[in-house]
Amino acid sequence: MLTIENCRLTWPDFTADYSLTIDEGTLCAVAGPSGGGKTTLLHMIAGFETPECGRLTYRGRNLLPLPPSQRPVAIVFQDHNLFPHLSVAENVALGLRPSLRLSAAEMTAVLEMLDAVGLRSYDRRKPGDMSGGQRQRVALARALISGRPLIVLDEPFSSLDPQLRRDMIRLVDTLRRKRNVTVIMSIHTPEDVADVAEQMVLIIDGKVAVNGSPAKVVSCIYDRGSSAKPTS
Ligand SMILES: Nc1ncnc2c1ncn2[C@@H]1O[C@H](COP(=O)(O)OP(=O)(O)OP(=O)(O)O)[C@@H](O)[C@H]1O
Repeated sequence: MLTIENCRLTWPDFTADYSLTIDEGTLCAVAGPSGGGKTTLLHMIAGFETPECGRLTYRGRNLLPLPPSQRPVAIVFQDHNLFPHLSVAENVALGLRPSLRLSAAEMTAVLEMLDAVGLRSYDRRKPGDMSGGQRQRVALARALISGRPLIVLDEPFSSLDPQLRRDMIRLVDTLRRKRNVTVIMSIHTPEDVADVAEQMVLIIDGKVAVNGSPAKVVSCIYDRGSSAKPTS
């Protein structure tokens, strides 16, 4: 279980104070209006933001002293952060071995991972020669191959058209079940994940305003009106 207790971050114009628990193996969607604090929450879990106070634990272990590289977390950033000079296979391999000195078994694992995201025949391409959806799949493959039990996705698919976005969410759902990982994913369109997420949280003004089933959170969003609606 991931436990976040009163983790507070303060900037001149924004204060966040997060409390939340996420069960092992869950797909937890993080929704909320723009500027509400979704990315800040995900960056804090991954170790790119440090709260001034509070507790952040995974399986009972305190994550706060750990740098991102030592946390049990792999993150896919909004811009997917691929290296343009490396091939697709090398970009994925970075998630397994940052030195890129791969054994034969590791190279096979990279190709199998590319197969799982539907990009086996793209292994030698450069990210610049691929579509936005394909690049997102490369970034997803790199996160999954790391073997880390928590996968954090920061609005990974918001630039894709609605059908492709839903296809990608289904792919995430299939792969997280196969690999038994916990996924925490911020989203702009809560309806997209309503049938695959076990948990949804609505973040407003740096706080968890609603936490529960997607049906509960989606209905709260509509009850609250525009103040809770995600904006693109
Ligand atoms: N490093 C920082 N320094 C100062 N303010 C920051 C910093 N990072 C985030 N903020 C502020 O924190 C607030 C929350 O930002 P955040 O990116 O977490 O929101 P979000 O819900 O992810 O928004 P969006 O949906 O638009 O991506 C914003 O007001 C933002 O300006």
